[in-house]
Amino acid sequence: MTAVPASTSTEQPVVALRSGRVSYDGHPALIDIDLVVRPGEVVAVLGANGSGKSTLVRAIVGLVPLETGSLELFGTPSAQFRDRARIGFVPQRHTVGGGVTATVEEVVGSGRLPRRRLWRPWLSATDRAVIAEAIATVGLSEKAHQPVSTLSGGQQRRVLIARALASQPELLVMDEPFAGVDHANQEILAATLGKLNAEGMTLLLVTHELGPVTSLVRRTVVLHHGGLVYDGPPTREVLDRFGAADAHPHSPPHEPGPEGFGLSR
Ligand SMILES: Nc1ncnc2c1ncn2[C@@H]1O[C@H](COP(=O)(O)OP(=O)(O)OP(=O)(O)O)[C@@H](O)[C@H]1O
Repeated sequence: MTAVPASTSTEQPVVALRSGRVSYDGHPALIDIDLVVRPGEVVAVLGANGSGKSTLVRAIVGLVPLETGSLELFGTPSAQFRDRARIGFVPQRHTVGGGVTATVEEVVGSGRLPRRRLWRPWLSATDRAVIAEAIATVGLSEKAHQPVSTLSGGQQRRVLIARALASQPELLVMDEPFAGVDHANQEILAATLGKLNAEGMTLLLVTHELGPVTSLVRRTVVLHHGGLVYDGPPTREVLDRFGAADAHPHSPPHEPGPEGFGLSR
């Protein structure tokens, strides 16, 4: 399998991770990872259970520290990067949580905080318009005033995506956006992501099943035991080995070897 350069664009990368390493309690979870994501790309991070996918995106959004290596976000070293609103993150979680009594509008509104002025506690007309648009984008306008706890799991995932959209991010990072989401909601989510990407948003998603977004994903990154073993287009082989629903988050570890996957730099 031949890996190809992801992009020939000369624009500033959205993410530039160089020789990234992350360990938990001395055990490496990411080893020597190089990943450059350019504006407008749709990149899917694939790999077996425990291969380091979540750790990679969590390191990129600043939730776990790099042990060694460097990370730049929009051309700025991550330690100096302050404009967090430019990055939206949907964590690996199926729902908002059973105990949440807040309405859809309130949960989505909390995603607006990075863009709001600290001295103004109330929502501006712009804030309200952006929140309403984020809710509309995920197709939940009719449920805006309902408690999130009354929504289905798939609808709650859409609320979390709308919350991420409320900060008007340029990069949307999603960890398993389709896990636990029924087929109909997967289709809605995929259409939403396609629309956002068409408007210029860069998408980085961890997934066990490319299914609904296969046509959208033009670049796949495969992790194996914490190493990056493939970076290139979603070929039939990649899809068969790493992008199928059988490698489900809750299934026993699927351990395909990295044979045949050329490391792309
Ligand atoms: N908070 C943590 N503390 C200790 N070890 C961790 C922690 N998070 C992840 N790990 C370990 O790091 C390795 C990579 O985990 P990670 O969750 O990044 O993989 P993954 O590919 O996202 O897995 P999955 O597909 O099961 O979600 C695994 O061995 C995991 O057990």
